Amino acid sequence: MARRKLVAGNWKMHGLAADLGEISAVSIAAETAGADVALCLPATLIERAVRAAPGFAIGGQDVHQSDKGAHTGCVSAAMLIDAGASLTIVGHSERREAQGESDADVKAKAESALLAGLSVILCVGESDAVREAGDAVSTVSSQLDSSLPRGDVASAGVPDRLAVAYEPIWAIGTGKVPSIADIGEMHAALRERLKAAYGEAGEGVRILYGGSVKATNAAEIFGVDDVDGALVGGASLKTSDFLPIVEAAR
Ligand SMILES: O=C[C@H](O)COP(=O)(O)O
Repeated sequence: MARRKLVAGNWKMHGLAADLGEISAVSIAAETAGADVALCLPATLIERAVRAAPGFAIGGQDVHQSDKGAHTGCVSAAMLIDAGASLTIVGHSERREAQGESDADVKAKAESALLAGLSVILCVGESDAVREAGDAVSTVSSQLDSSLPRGDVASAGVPDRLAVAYEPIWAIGTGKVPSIADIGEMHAALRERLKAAYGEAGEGVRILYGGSVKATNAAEIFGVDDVDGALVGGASLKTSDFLPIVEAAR
């Protein structure tokens, strides 16, 4: 099945008002790109980025599962939408590890975001030790099964508003990338899990690859079956690094 690719940048804890020019430049290039393009920014930048790049897809990097309440430092889906965001990442490994987020938390966050009207990029991925033990596919498949929003919540957003990002933890920011065969094996397995969860609608959910994607490896990665785009960290911070990746996604 042909799926339009999605290239999303994740700025993580980078970005100040001085960087808004980078966002505008990406948004202009995105108008004629052969793929969907988005930038997931620190919450502090979202509203200004939306003003600087009207119509361009700006997202958050996390969302709380509750609508509101006594959750110091957290941001709800309604708040992201209020700031102008149209999507959010959930379940990034940096949050699963540093904030102790469980699959159940990630599932609740994805459901809350979808119900509020956001698109969701749901991240899964294995550690180096799991890969070395030969358990990557079974571990990540089970992580996805436990993290996916339940079918009745997802139904309105599947396949259009839900994407999965496979990000091997050991490949994030390291310059290491799995072999093309390993990426293909994992994405095929995740496609099967999506179809098991959502039936034929699971065919339309985009599965992104993330972890040391660069201009030099993007085209080869995008050529793998069931790789429907990328979640890009470090190489999304500068337009000159990011746009060649967008260009490769046709
Ligand atoms: O969310 C993005 C990923 O963690 C990948 O980061 P990276 O491209 O810097 O390896």
